[in-house]
Parts: sequence; structure tokens; C-alpha cells
Amino acid sequence: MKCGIVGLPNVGKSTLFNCLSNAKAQSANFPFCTIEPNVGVVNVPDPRLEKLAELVKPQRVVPATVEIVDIAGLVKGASKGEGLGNQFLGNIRETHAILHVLRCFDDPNIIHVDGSVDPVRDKEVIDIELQLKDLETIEKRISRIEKAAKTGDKTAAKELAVTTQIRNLLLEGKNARMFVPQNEDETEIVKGLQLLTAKPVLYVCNVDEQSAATGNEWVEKIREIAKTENSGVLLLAAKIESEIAELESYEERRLFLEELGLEEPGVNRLIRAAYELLNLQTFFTAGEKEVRAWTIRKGDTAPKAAGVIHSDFEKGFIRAEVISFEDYIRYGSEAAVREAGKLRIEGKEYVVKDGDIMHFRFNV
Ligand SMILES: Nc1ncnc2c1ncn2[C@@H]1O[C@H](COP(=O)(O)OP(=O)(O)OP(=O)(O)O)[C@@H](O)[C@H]1O
Repeated sequence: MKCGIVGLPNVGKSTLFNCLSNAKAQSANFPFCTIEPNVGVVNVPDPRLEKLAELVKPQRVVPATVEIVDIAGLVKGASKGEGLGNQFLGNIRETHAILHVLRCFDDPNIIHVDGSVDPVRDKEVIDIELQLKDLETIEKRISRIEKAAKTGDKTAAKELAVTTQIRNLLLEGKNARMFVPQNEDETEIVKGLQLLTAKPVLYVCNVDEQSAATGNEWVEKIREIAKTENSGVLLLAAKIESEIAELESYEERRLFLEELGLEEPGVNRLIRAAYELLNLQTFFTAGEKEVRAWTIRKGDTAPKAAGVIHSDFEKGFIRAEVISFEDYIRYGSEAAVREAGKLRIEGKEYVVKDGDIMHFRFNV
């Protein structure tokens, strides 16, 4: 599961990516590893993990991770192959969610590809390119299934109904994510189309130093639009944050952030937001050797969670012993939780809750 950073050229994507890739931007515990020049696996800052580690004092602490890809700037005409457009759109297709960076800072020294700062227009430029590409995908699909649908093939007819609705949305200049599947079948059909504008999106408003905590009028405009799309907005001052991330001492970084009116680096919020956007959540395992955050999807059951640790755990799953994060903190140790009768035994059907501390019983 990975998130792609998308936006026009020169809006601050690489600056943002560098913030993420700078280990010092976060606590010492959160290293970053670059798989390829533009792909990073970044650890998810999670205060709960730190609290658990304080209580358990394990030999190792292992955070959850999320993969982030820096996709080079898209330009007008990308859907027609302009400026390596096809390659970049292909890169977006491989991601599961989009971090759409918008330039919301004024700086006459930094050239804007369209001559002036206007994130609302910029957002539309990108949207249109993605929509045009999706339209091409949809038209191809429709022409392939139309005949079968009209000669009584029920599966094809269902798909035609969905694709036609999505095509109409795209023709109105809307994104495919505005289509709400009515049942499991429709969800599967949409998934199969792999549309760019069906992916969840978070708008990242890249602001200047002065607006780091409060935002500005551009951000407000983007917020208004995002509301109508059910999408999120995140505020981040990429340039100053990348400078802060360069500072050696933790204390210095903290002071600088405080001056900006921030409690923690914006990238921490961004990483958590990316995790959320991918529909992921965390469960923990806690032992003397290791306290660890594991990543699962929201809605996953206990055996699925067990399978993330080892496939044998899933195959031979018997039951899970579960402690809620709040109980663990309240009683301070697994033994005390047991004593208080707060340790739950859960079976195969149990849907894991974010923050659960789990122990699996299995046989092989
Ligand atoms: N919030 C900000 N305030 C002021 N300047 C910024 C801000 N964010 C980025 N910049 C500056 O804008 C310029 C472009 O940034 P960057 O190279 O990160 O853009 P990009 O989106 O990756 O561009 P491209 O797609 O062309 O690679 C850089 O000089 C960077 O320092």
C-alpha cells in the first residue's frame, strides 16, 4: 500500500519528500529508508507506541511504516503524453492514494509554471489531466463490453451501468471517487477499472512560514472545495520544515517549531494522514524482546492480523488475547490487565480495533 505525491512542477513536492526522508525531522526512533530515489518507506510516528515502550521497556521498538512515492511534476497535456505524462500517470496508477500538493505560498523568486499563484486553478489542471486519462480508460472498457451487455450478458450489463455512470461524472468534470458503489459487485467493478480519480486524495497546502499554523486565504478556498468532495486538507510549510529538519539538536528543532506555532513537524501529521488515507490501522504486540506496531486494513479480522506477523499464525489461528490500548495504559502491564479481568479472548470473527494489543494462539 503506497501513497503518491502528486502536483504541478515547482509546488514543493521534492521539498516535502526530503522532509519525509530526513530522519531528523522526526524522533531518533524513526529512520527512513529510500528504496529508489523517489520511493521512501517512512515510519509512522505513533505516541501510543512510545507509551507502550515506556511501560514494557523492550529490547527493540518497531514502528509501523508507510510507503510514499514522489511522482515528478505533471503538466497540462499529461494525459496526451506531454512532459513524460504517460509515465507519470502510470506511476500514479500504481499507488493506492494521492497526496496532492498545492502551492499556497507567494514567492516571486519561485517560478510558477502558469505565471501566477492560484492553487484552485492548479488543482483543476491536475484534476483535468487525471480525468481525461480516466475517460480514455472508461471509453475503452465501454467499447469492449457494450456488445455483450446488449446481448444479454448480465455481468457485462452490470459493468456497463457502472462505467456509464462514471463516464457521465467525468464528462461533468467530476472525479470518479464521487461515484458511490451501491453493493459489493459495484465496488469490485470500480476497483477493476483502476481509475486515477477514484483513488482517495488528501490536499496538502504548501504554505509559507508565516502561515504554517494558521493557513491563508488560498488554504481556505481549497478547504471549501475539499468539503464538497469529501476530501481532507493538510497544512504544511515544506520549505521551513525542511530547514528545521536539518538542525542537529532535538531541542533546537522543537524551539523552531514552537516559533512557528507548531507542536510537532507537519510531516508527522502528513504521515499519519497518509496512513489514514490508505485505510490502514495499527495493532501492537508487546513483549520483553520487542514492542511493535503492525499494519492492517480497517475492518480486518483477528486471523488476518495474525497473518501479517506470519502466515502460519493465520492458517493455524485458534484465538487471540486482546487488550485495549486504554486498558494497557490504565493498568500498566499485561499481568495487571489479566488480574483486573480486562484481557479478552477473541475468535476468528473478531474485527481488530485500532490500538489493540494482541497475542495470538495458533497451532501448525
Ligand atoms: N512553502 C514554501 N515556501 C517557499 N518556497 C518553497 C516552499 N516549498 C517549496 N519551496 C521552494 O519552491 C521551489 C520548488 O520546490 P520543489 O523542487 O520541492 O518543487 P517540486 O514540486 O518538487 O518541483 P518539480 O516537480 O519541478 O520537481 C524550491 O526552490 C523550494 O525551496
